[in-house]
Amino acid sequence: MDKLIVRGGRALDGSVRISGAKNAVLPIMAAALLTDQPLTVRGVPALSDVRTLGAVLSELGVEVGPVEDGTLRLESAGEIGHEAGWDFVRKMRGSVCVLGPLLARLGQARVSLPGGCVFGVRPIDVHLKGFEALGARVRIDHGYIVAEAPSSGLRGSEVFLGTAFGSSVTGTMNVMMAATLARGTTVIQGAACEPEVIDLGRCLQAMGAQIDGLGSPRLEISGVERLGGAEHTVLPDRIEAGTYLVAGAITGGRVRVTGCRPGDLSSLVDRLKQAGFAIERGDDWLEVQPKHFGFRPSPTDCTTQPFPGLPTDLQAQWMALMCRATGVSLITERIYPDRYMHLPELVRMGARIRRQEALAVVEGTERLSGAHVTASDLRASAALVLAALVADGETQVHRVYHIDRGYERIEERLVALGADIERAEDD
Ligand SMILES: CC(=O)N[C@H]1[C@@H](OP(=O)(O)OP(=O)(O)OC[C@H]2O[C@@H](n3ccc(=O)[nH]c3=O)[C@H](O)[C@@H]2O)O[C@H](CO)[C@@H](O)[C@@H]1O
Ligand SMILES: C=C(OP(=O)(O)O)C(=O)O
Repeated sequence: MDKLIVRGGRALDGSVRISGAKNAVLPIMAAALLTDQPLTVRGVPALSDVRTLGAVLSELGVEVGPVEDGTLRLESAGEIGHEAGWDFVRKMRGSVCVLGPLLARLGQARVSLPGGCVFGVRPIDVHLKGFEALGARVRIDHGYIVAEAPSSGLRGSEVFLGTAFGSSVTGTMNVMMAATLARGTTVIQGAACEPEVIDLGRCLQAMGAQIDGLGSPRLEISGVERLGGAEHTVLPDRIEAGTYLVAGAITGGRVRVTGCRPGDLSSLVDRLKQAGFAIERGDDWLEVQPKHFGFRPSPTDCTTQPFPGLPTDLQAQWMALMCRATGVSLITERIYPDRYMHLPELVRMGARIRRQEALAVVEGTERLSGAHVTASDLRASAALVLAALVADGETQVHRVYHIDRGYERIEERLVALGADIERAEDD
């Protein structure tokens, strides 16, 4: 197991190119199960989640090529199995996205309940409700989701996929994929509008799927007999881009993220401006700069929300930034009220944070100090690295395998921006 050793105090300066989005590439890879023709995916990031899903798909019988120059070829021409076991599926959330395609293509699926970041309950009732609406029988059995389509196949229907906190991203993706091969028309109300859902939809359209309403909460999917192969380039990762912008901001440096889509980051840009940072933008880049040397952010509240609101996947990073603010900020986590595993670790570094249920009260401080901290999940790890960049002395972030799930070569990229950070084997 690796750790990251960070010696804080350097202002970052430079530009970093953003990779393809983890949360889009995973369902897109799963979509290869929907056709016996090759699917070529470009802009594939070198992440452990991509390798893990590759292993899940390989076990199912998909030919998964190596990733070369960010291009991955997947082909499900041979016999495809319907079981995805605990070994790999437990490592990541995105693997749940094989359910919809397996059900649509084979009429049956037995898939382990997924893993991924652990920050409280992460239900999948919405996925199952969607499959049931398409006529499938679904049950949980010994830690597995077991789903069976009627002998005549899935049939289109209308289903509401909203949740108490918005809508389910992977739930929408799963049901959308299942519906592409169902008989008749499916209407999904309360669909997630995240850019990654749209990206998957565009890939499915390129494969021949009939989907209307992408980006809106109402999707209409007319089932087709079969889907074909396609080539698709994955959209840039807005969470990776946001993390590097906050890295620049927290160090009082100047960081430009390139190859991104500024429109996907409007909520973060709004918060950064509110906190007093200067933001410049081009068609495919964003740059953050402090107002002056030694600048500390103004306290700035945030509430996580479905797109286009501030993503829950940037909440931990925002909290790290507010630990350095000149006053008190309120953070409200509305998507996952318990997503605060980074909080006690930031406190180890001298942060002043109190929490009551979904609300965290962050009192900014001039000085954070390096410490041993433990990464509990992907974005919590990122937040600890960001805090370490500005802390006095050395921080050791343990259990960083989480960070490799979602950030490609993070320490190399930070070093290129001027950070003092290295990876080492943990004891
Ligand atoms: C692989 C992937 O794409 N992961 C992302 C995806 O996770 P994931 O798709 O698992 O998250 P969801 O969008 O499903 O969850 C959003 C909200 O809906 C609730 N809910 C969800 C499903 C369900 O069946 N019932 C239910 O009530 C959840 O408790 C949560 O409050 O979206 C999250 C919210 O943007 C992100 O943090 C994750 O990075
Ligand atoms: C929560 C995340 O991932 P996952 O859903 O795969 O656990 C994330 O990307 O921040």
